[in-house]
Amino acid sequence: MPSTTGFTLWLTGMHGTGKSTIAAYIAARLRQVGRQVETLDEGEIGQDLWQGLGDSKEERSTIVRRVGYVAQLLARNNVAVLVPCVSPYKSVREENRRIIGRYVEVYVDCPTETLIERDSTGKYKKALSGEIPNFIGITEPYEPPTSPEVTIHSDTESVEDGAAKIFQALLDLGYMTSEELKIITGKKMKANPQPKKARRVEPKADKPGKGTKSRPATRAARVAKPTSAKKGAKRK
Ligand SMILES: Nc1ncnc2c1ncn2[C@@H]1O[C@H](COP(=O)(O)OS(=O)(=O)O)[C@@H](OP(=O)(O)O)[C@H]1O
Ligand SMILES: Nc1ncnc2c1ncn2[C@@H]1O[C@H](COP(=O)(O)OP(=O)(O)O)[C@@H](O)[C@H]1O
Repeated sequence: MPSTTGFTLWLTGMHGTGKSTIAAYIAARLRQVGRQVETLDEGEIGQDLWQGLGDSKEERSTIVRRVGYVAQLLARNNVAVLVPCVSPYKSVREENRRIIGRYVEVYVDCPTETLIERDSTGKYKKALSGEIPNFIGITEPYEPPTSPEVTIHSDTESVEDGAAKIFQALLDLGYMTSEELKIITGKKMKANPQPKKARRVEPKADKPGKGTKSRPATRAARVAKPTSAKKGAKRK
């Protein structure tokens, strides 16, 4: 038996890609099998954890480190921690991976054009008009992960498809059991032998293994052009 049953499922991707939606879907199913679950949603915890911090690269990095710190505390106490957080910088995500240990990175990808069309919060419209300056993916780059445990293309995959990939990864990594997943999915799922990312979740094993290929930056890494943009605004 592992000494902890906690883990951190870190969902990174641009605003509106579906991180919170997928996290809510997973959280409900984890609770169904008696797991203790906490969701650290960037949009909800900001008032408490980083009020007053702005949108510079340094400040954003501080925010992601703080969320990582809380995730680590919870995960080591057997909590399944879900973190839907834009977390645009690769180096800070990798720092968190090392610190947190039982860490699963989910890259939620979606073409910027689709995000602009979806724009369920109106933030892209504001970013493109320059009303929100320093917007990740519009005026500031988003750095996609090169070797996430899971990649979800939310423009072509449903929430259920994305969740199925996540559950398979949790099984492969030994963070969930096939009994739990039978209850959740109604199917007998098998762990893939020698999961290719298993080494990467241990604190000392963050270097890419032999044969690990870097993926080129995807569409999400591109930065769209706003009509005008001001620098240096504070996050809401
Ligand atoms: N400048 C900038 N660039 C990119 N993304 C940004 C920016 N400001 C806010 N956001 C994202 O919008 C989501 C909610 O932000 P807020 O903290 O302002 O919350 S709220 O609007 O008051 O609910 C949250 O994203 P999601 O977690 O993806 O929903 C924030 O990361
Ligand atoms: N395949 C999908 N996965 C997740 N969300 C999707 C998908 N297709 C459409 N959506 C929609 O996109 C929006 C994503 O919003 P949200 O989950 O808050 O994104 P984020 O947390 O990444 O900012 C929601 O309105 C959701 O219903």
